[in-house]
Amino acid sequence: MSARRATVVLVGPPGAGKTTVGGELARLLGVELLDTDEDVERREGRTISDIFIDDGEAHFRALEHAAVVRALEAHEGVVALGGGAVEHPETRAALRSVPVVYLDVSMAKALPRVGLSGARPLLVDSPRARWKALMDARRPLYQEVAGLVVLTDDEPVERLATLIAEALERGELRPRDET
Ligand SMILES: Nc1ncnc2c1ncn2[C@@H]1O[C@H](COP(=O)(O)OP(=O)(O)OP(=O)(O)O)[C@@H](O)[C@H]1O
Ligand SMILES: O=C(O)C1=C[C@@H](O)[C@@H](O)[C@H](O)C1
Ligand SMILES: [Mg+2]
Repeated sequence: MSARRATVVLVGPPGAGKTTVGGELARLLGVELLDTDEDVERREGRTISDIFIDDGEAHFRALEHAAVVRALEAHEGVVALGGGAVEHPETRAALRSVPVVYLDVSMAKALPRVGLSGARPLLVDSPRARWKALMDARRPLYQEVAGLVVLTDDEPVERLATLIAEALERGELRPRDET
């Protein structure tokens, strides 16, 4: 049985542009974008912020992992992950079978992009200190799962999407399992 597989998966911290670049990349490739944050919210019928408040981060991570597995198995298109999805070891293992791009961003660019809205509950208090702590823990995880790292600080969304589409077309972006 040949399983359906995501075309490419975008990982990286909040504000890197996973959702925005993912949308443009999907348009270029003529496929759909599936954003696991949106999938979790739609299925739960409540915001991520409310899930964190009502049930805690661990519960959100379990819902997020299930959303990633569903997306990798059934969505033949672009998949944008939530910023912390790579913290789940089984998510990192599942990412071995698909091409993964790490969209990176500096704190100076990311915090103005995300603002301080409740949509990113982990950054609401002391955003600079929280950002640094999250990135110290996650940078190696993003690097572990990705076949390509793209810094998004100074490039427009359209250029970033084109760069990733071209890497895919040239066959430069292979699943880790196949390299
Ligand atoms: N390359 C870019 N240049 C300028 N602004 C950008 C760029 N990429 C994204 N943005 C802007 O930054 C904001 C955050 O982008 P986006 O929601 O795509 O990030 P994300 O990586 O999906 O974050 P999260 O992990 O919180 O879901 C949006 O307002 C978007 O328009
Ligand atoms: O960085 C994180 O841990 C998060 C990022 C967002 O995409 C959401 O998944 C949620 O706010 C948690
Ligand atoms: Mg997003």
